[in-house]
Amino acid sequence: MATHLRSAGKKCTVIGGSGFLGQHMVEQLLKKGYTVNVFDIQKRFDNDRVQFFLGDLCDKEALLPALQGVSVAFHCASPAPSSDNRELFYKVNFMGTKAVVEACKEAGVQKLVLTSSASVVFEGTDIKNGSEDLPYAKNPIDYYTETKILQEKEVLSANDPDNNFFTTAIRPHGIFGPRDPQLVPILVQAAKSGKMKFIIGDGKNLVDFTYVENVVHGHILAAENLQKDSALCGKAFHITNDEPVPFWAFMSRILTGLNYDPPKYHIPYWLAYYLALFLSLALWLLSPLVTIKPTFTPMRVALAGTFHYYSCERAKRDMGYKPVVSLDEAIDRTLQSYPHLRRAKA
Ligand SMILES: NC(=O)c1ccc[n+]([C@@H]2O[C@H](COP(=O)([O-])OP(=O)(O)OC[C@H]3O[C@@H](n4cnc5c(N)ncnc54)[C@H](O)[C@@H]3O)[C@@H](O)[C@H]2O)c1
Ligand SMILES: CC(C)CCC[C@@H](C)[C@H]1CC[C@H]2C3=C(CC[C@]12C)[C@@]1(C)CC[C@H](O)[C@@H](C(=O)O)[C@@H]1CC3
Repeated sequence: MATHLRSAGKKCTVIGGSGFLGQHMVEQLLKKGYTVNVFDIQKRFDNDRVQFFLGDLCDKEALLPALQGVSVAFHCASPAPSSDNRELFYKVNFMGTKAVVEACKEAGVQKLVLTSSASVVFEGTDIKNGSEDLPYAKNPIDYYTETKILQEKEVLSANDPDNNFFTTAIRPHGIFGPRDPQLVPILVQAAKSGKMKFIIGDGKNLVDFTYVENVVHGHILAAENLQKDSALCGKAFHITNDEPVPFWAFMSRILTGLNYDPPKYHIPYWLAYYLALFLSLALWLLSPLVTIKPTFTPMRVALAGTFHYYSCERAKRDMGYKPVVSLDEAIDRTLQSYPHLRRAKA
C-alpha cells in the first residue's frame, strides 16, 4: 500500500519536535499527510499546521494533552551530548522516558518510536559493520550514552501487544544535514581557532555519517510497520546511510567545501587520547575557578580515531528501509545550507 494512503488520517506527536532531527521529522510527516503535534521544552519554529505543546517531558501531566487522540508518538528529545551533565541526562533520558511511556499508555497511544543511538554499543574501540545483536556497552563512553542505554531498555521492554501498545527504537549514527547545531558548526569553530590541523591515527577508520532525511525516513517506516506480531515490536534498528566513509575524509570534505584547509599532519591515536584525558583532568581541577568547554575531549578523540560503522540489514529486511539520499548528495545539500559558515576566499 502506498505510504500516503497508509498514513491518511494519522495523528502523531513529535516529542523533541523543536530540535534538529525533530524539525526534519515534522516537515516530512506533514508532507506525508500526518497531523502533527509537537511537544518540547522550547518553541523554535512557527508553523500553522502544527500544534505546539510546551513542557518538560519529565512531567507526565504536561505530556498528556499532547498525546490525546494520537496513534504514534516519536520520542526524539534529549539534552545535548555536549552538556555532559549526568544529573540532567539521568532525569530526562531515563526518568523522563519512563514518564513518556506512562503518558502514552494512559492516553491510549498505540505506537512509540524512540530515537536511540548506535552509540549504545560503543565503548571507544573498533566496531565494524556492527549488528543490533552486539551487547550494550558495559563501559559507555559518557553519561549521555549511559542514559541512552537505560532509555532504550525502558522503551523496548514496555512493548505490550496484549494491551495494544507497541514500541521500537531507531539507532541512528552521526546525523548531519541542514540546521544541525553540532557536527558542522563545531568542526568549523575548531578550524577557525586553528585546531583542525591533525588527523588522529592513520585516517583510515571507517565511520557512519547519516543524512537527517534518511534518519527521518527510517523513523516513519518504523511507525508504519510497527503492529501486532511484526518483527519490529520491542526491537532496535540501525539506520545509516549504508556508505561508511573514512572519518577524516568526511571531515576534510566538509572543511574544504566551506573553504577551510583540511587537516594534514598525523598524530598517534593513543597520544591524542591521553592528551585529551590530561586536558579534561586539568579543566576539572580548574573548574571551581573557571569553566571552559574543550573541543578536544576523550570522547571525541575516540569517535575520531576508531572504526564505528553499523549494518542496517535488519531495517532493510523488516521495514523495507533503503537510504533515500546518497552520501554525496547529502554532503552537497549540507554544505549549501551553511552559507554563513563559509570562509570568504582570500
Ligand atoms: N545528532 C546526532 O548525531 C544523533 C545521533 C544519534 C542519536 N541522536 C538522538 O536523536 C535525538 C535528537 O537529537 P538532535 O540532534 O535533534 O538533538 P537536539 O538537541 O537538536 O534536539 C533535542 C530536542 O529535545 C528537546 N528537549 C530536551 N530536553 C527536553 C525536556 N526535558 N522536555 C522536552 N523537550 C526536551 C530540546 O529542546 C530539543 O528541541 C536525541 O534523542 C539524540 O540522542 C542524535
Ligand atoms: C575536534 C574533532 C576531533 C572532531 C569534531 C567533530 C565532532 C564535533 C563530531 C564528529 C562525530 C560526531 C558525533 C557526535 C557528536 C559530534 C561529533 C563528535 C555524537 C556523539 C552525537 C550524539 C550521537 O548520539 C552520536 C551517535 O551515536 O551518532 C554522535 C556520534 C558522532
